[in-house]
Amino acid sequence: MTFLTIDAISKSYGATVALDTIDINLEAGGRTAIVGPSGSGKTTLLRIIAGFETPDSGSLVLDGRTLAGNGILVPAHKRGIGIVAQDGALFPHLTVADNIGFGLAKHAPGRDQRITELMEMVELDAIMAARRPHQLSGGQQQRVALARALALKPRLMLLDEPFSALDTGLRDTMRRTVARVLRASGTTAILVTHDQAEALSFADQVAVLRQGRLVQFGPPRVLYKKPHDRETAAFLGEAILLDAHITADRATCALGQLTVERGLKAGQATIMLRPEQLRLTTAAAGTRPEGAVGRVDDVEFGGGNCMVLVRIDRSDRAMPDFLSIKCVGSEIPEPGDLVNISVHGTAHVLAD
Ligand SMILES: Nc1ncnc2c1ncn2[C@@H]1O[C@H](COP(=O)(O)OP(=O)(O)OP(=O)(O)O)[C@@H](O)[C@H]1O
Repeated sequence: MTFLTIDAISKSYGATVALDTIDINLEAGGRTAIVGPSGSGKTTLLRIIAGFETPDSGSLVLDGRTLAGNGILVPAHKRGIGIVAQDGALFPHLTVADNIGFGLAKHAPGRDQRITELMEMVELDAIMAARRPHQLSGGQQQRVALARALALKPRLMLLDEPFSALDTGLRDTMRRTVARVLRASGTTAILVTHDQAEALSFADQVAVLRQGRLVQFGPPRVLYKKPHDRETAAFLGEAILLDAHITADRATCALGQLTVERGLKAGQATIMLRPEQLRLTTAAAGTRPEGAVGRVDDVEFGGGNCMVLVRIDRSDRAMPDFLSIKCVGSEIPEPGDLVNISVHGTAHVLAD
């Protein structure tokens, strides 16, 4: 069942169109990531959902209740929406316990018990209850911010780049903790992030924005395997793009004949492969090569993650194709080696 409906939301600042007719439906309990390049409208969308901005047109309905649109505008504090910001935005003069319990009535029965439960939920040691924010690490501060937002049992949680100030290891741990806590509490969440890897691993739905428009919306696996266009393909990870000629379910390209989805229009197109779909093997002398054949132009040794630049000469082209292919250090060929390139899975045909 749709829990949050974002229906044709638009917002401009003077001549700048920040959001252009955005439609997104979110299911209850799901985790959605909003990604896109700088200035694509991510923050504006989050601020409209939170109630800090008013859309020019369109409507916003949360669990059957209109929050914005059709002459209605519910103020931010009456929306039942929790927010965790990039810097945590904790109250510096309050203890951890009082930060977490900030929205709970001071003498409400069970207040202390609730704070203890929330601290356990976000894996904060009980001895930290009496500390103040400056006595905590960045990750601990974010846990307090999450606990404070959860204390009010929000129907929707907005996460505005909550991990961006943390270093890589802590970022991964926090991302997993937050995903687990949200799942356990059944809270629907929207994460805004610049980090595509974070979006793909955190969310069960990803919305890609570009220049105020929704380019694609769907599960991470679908977006990664079947991006709409070359920009989205490159944005969501490394992409190998090749010119190809499509006929039925085949693409003829520098790597030979590859399988593509059925039912596509015949003719010239750009196809995309992810690097992990390509396998390199050294062509043993005298054996008949399988797949495409190329010559190693350059190698970049990186231990378990090496990059091999392969040159493929084609009789039908004046210029050779160069492909960067990943392989592990134990299997890395030498410059000048003849190699076979085989492709696993289907190639994806891009829309542009
Ligand atoms: N208050 C404002 N006044 C004028 N223009 C604004 C305002 N807020 C946002 N914009 C413009 O709207 C567009 C979308 O901005 P927004 O902050 O939503 O993008 P974003 O995707 O969150 O960017 P970033 O990743 O850099 O945070 C940008 O062109 C921005 O300059």
